[in-house]
Parts: sequence; structure tokens; C-alpha cells
Amino acid sequence: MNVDIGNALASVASPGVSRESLERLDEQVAVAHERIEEGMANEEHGYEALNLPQRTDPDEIRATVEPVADAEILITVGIGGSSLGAATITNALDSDTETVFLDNVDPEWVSSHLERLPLENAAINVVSRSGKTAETLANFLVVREAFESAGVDWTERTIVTTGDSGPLRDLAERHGLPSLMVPDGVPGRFSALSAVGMVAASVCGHDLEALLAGAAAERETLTGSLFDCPAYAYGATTYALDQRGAGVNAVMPYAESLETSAEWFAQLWAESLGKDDLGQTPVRALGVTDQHSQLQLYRAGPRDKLVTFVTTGERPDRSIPATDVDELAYLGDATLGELLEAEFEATEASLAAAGRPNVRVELEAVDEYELGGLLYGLEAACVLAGELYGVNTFEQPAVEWAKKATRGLLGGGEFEEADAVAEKTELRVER
Ligand SMILES: O=P(O)(O)OC[C@H]1O[C@](O)(CO)[C@@H](O)[C@@H]1O
Repeated sequence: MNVDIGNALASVASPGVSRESLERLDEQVAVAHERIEEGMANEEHGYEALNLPQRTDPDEIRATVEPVADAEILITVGIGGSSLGAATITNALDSDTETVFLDNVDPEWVSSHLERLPLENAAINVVSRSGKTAETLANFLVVREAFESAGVDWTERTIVTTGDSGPLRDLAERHGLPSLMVPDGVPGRFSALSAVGMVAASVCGHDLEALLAGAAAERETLTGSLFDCPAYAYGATTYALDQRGAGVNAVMPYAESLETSAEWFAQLWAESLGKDDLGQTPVRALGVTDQHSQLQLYRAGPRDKLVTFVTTGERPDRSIPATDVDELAYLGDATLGELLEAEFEATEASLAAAGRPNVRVELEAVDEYELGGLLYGLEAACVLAGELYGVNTFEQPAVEWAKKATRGLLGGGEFEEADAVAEKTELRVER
């Protein structure tokens, strides 16, 4: 990926970061880079994620998924990092395999999928690093029952990716299910380039080697200066802007195929950096659509935002039929792709003209190589930002309270805070 941070400089935007500030910050980037390299060399928890390009084994993944390689439909049961990486990859690329991601326990939504899908042509990709996430296990039990009701032997259609212990590992061993390991030291939101994200990619027929090659090429760009490394330029610029008041980061890919990548980024950024009262709020946006939804706020609302555009280079285009409608004469013989590109450039210029900081993350295409580079590059940017914030990038303790309260409310274990949930303050305004 390439990064253009020009529209985030103080000379054009407020909040903005001066070139001199970035040069001073570059000294911290160099120190942070040393720490990152040390963490990678020592295979330390979290930093290990940046070693995935050489750790992940495509042959092992392909061999494991071979029993379901013919699936016309792949149902992935997981949540957070155990779903979003796989969804980012498979939603970005064309495949003959239909993918469904059950990453919520909305009964109507789960039932609507299971009732419409021909389960005899489907496979189950159940993913959980801990192997005990309530939503994933609950949905898996529901999906398994649906397969049984349809007379389909789920044990012949299920791939498991989990840690070396826990309920899901036990289930895989008990039923002799094909399984893969979630690599040690890799938090879920950093695991897209492991089996966690690549089992689905493999079943969909995508080029695993190209995904890893793109990531490996991005790994090679990690140097001690933000001026030589796109990932560090992005991580350092977002940090510097947050320090100057841009507490919101709206990620706006100009491609439907990359919409899920903004959802994946939201977890990566929020769960890694949102600690000790610090962190930048990710917003999922989409170009051109959110020009008609959120752009008003981005251009004229509070000066508390960075907009991260993601552009995609040349892609298949489609012509717009000629028209005699006078108001549309400006379209001329433009294509849809040319219209989208013009809208992106106009929106980028609109924010710059209004002094609103924005950064362009550029892909050359939407293919496995570029996707691997994007995933890796944004992960490296996040690790750098975490070093600059001084937070523990790779843990997420704040999510545990609600999990324990949920178990308490369902009677699944002693949890004094469950009473606090029951005693919540109310001021109901009823119709
Ligand atoms: O892969 P698991 O263990 O099911 O966890 C799913 C998700 O839940 C979290 O642990 C947060 O609760 C995320 O960090 C993780 O990606």
C-alpha cells in the first residue's frame, strides 16, 4: 500500500501536523521500530502477528480444508477477529463459493440464513481463538442442529480453527474434525493472515501465496522512519492528529468490495488503542455512498476527525448509457468508474479546501497481493501507534466485564456486577 499524508499537514488542515513535528516524531518512530523488531525477533505476544507472512503455511491450510473444498456455500461461525479478517478477504474477491458470516446471535437473522441455504451444499468454518466465545459456540450448536435436521452429516462438513485447548478443541478431537491452530501470540484482530482468515479464503479458491506475498512485501517496508515506510507514516500521522484533537478516524474505502475492510479496521483500531482513556474512534464509511450521508459532518462539523480514504487503482468498469436528459449532460460519455473516481477526487479536495485532515491509502488493485499488503500494513500501523500511545496494544481487558455480566444474568456463574446491571438507572420516556 502507498500512503499520501499531504492533506493531514498543518499547512492545509486544522487539526494538522507540521512537517517539523513529524520529523521530531520520527525519532520516536525509530525507537518504536526497534521495539517492534525486537518483539518480532523474540516472537513476543502480539508482535508475533507481524511474523505471519513467514509463519502461515498455505499447504497445511489447503490440505485441511480439502474435505470441504467443493462446498458451494461456506458458513463461517466466529466473531470479531475470528470472522472479520476472513470476511474482509472473501468479500473483496470474486468466488463461485457463497460466503455467510454468522457473527451475531440475532435469532431472526441466523434463522433466515439457515432456512434459505441448501445445507447439503454447505460447509461450516468455525473459528475461535479461545474456543469458548459464547456467541460462536451458541451459533455453532444452532448450525449443527440445522445440518442434522437437514440430514447432513455436519462432522463431514466442518473445519475447526481454534487454540490448543478449550471446548472447541475438545469438540474437534471428540469428532475427529479437520482442524487448524490459531497461532500462539496472535490476537484475533491481527490474525487475518493466519488460518483464522485464510481457511475461508482457501475454500473460496483464493491465492493464499499471493495474500502472504503482499503481506511479506509490506513487511519489507518496515524501516526506522515514517518517511520511508507507508505503514509507519499512517500510524504516526493518525497518532499525531489524535494528539491535536482528531479523535475520530473515518475509514472510507471507495469500493464496495472493501466495505468490510473498514469493519475489520474498526476492531483493529478500537480494541488495540482504546485504553487508559486514550485511543481514536474508528468510523466505518464507504465512498461514494457516505458523501450523501456523513460528508456534511466531515466538512462542516467539529474539527475532531481524520478521514482515511482507501483507493483501489484500475478495476473493471461499466459504461453509462447516453442520455438526452439536459441535467445529466455533464456525464458526457463518462463510465461509472470515472464517475466514482471524480467523486473521490472532489470529496478529497472538498475536505482539503475546508481544512479538514485526510489521508489517502492507495492500493494498485483489489487482488490477493494488494489485500495482503493492506491487512499487514494497517496492522503494522496499529502496532506503531500503540507504541506511540504507550498502551498495551495486544490485550483487550475492557471487554471482559460485559462477558461476565452476561454469564451472571444467564445464571452462568457468580458475578457481583450482574446486580449492577440489574440496578441500572432508568428514565424511561414511553409513547
Ligand atoms: O476468537 P475468540 O476467542 O472467539 O474471540 C473473538 C473475539 O472476541 C474478543 O476476544 C473480544 O471479546 C476479540 O478480541 C476476539 O477477536
